Amino acid sequence: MHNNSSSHRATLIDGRAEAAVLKGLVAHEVTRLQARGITPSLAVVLVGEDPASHIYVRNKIRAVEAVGMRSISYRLPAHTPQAELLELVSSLNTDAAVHGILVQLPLPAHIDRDVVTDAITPAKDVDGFHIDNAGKLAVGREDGMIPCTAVGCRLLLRRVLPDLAGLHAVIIGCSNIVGRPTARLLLNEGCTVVMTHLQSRDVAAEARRADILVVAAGHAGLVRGDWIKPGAVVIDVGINRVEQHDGARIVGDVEFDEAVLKAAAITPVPGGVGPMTIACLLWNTLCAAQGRGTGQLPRTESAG
Ligand SMILES: Nc1nc2c(c(=O)[nH]1)N[C@@H](CN(C=O)c1ccc(C(=O)N[C@@H](CCC(=O)O)C(=O)O)cc1)CN2
Repeated sequence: MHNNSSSHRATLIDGRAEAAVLKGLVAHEVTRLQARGITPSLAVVLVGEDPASHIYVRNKIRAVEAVGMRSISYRLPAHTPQAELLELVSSLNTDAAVHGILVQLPLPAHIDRDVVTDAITPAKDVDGFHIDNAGKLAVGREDGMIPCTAVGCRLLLRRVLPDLAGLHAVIIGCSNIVGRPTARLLLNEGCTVVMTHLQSRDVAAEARRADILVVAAGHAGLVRGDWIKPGAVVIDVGINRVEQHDGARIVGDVEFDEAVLKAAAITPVPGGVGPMTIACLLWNTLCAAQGRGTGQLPRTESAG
């Protein structure tokens, strides 16, 4: 995918449309499960008052219910002791009516995120953060639960690049939620993967070599147009709230107006990766209710 014309504008990869297709597929499978007396159920645990987390959790619960699944919501105060949260997780682990468990991140500072995620039964870990699930993915296995945003990034990429094998992928940001699992998935697809992070010497130079650039740095406008190889596909995972004279706006980690003139295809923010994160959570919850890991998502008809 290469275009040198000065009037060139990248194709927009529509995450909302792709998410709608996936949600439709999940809703269909939920109906089939319900005919067998099983209603997939997701327990959502939110600790504290982080305003963005409240919005994400509300959106997740709405999405769960819209596809006919059951949601069970737990809202705990910020001062909840870790031991109390672990007790709740333990009771959800043994509750046969609960198929998936999600603890919204970030957690308050006094709670050890790894201890909590590792307390969730791996088969119910719809976030794919448990060390057993992360370990499976790290050795190239996709039979565990795989983190939702990473799965969403791969689906969006496949929409514009049906064969990823041999492509040079550069990931900016190495979080366990996004950067690392996305790198593993792209490696599984046959990409040559470079992971960059805060200590990387020249991130811009790495980015300029990328056929696929995945940006999950949490830094508004970090990636400028001249970081992008003409014809690259850019997946912007960043969600940053910036104040402007006319109010707050959500922007990504990529300077969109510059990138759109260089890339072959790009995800917008909002409306790109974010909606896919929620749709893939529904898919993972369905898989948990079916007693299997995330696995390969079926190739759906084009959303647009
Ligand atoms: N337990 C988890 N915690 C967190 C995760 C996660 O996958 N599991 N990811 C992020 C937040 N997140 C989901 O929880 C999330 C973030 C953003 C969106 C989204 O749809 N964004 C919209 C814009 C939203 C806005 O306007 O504020 C978009 O991009 O279009 C969905 C999910 C951290 N925590």
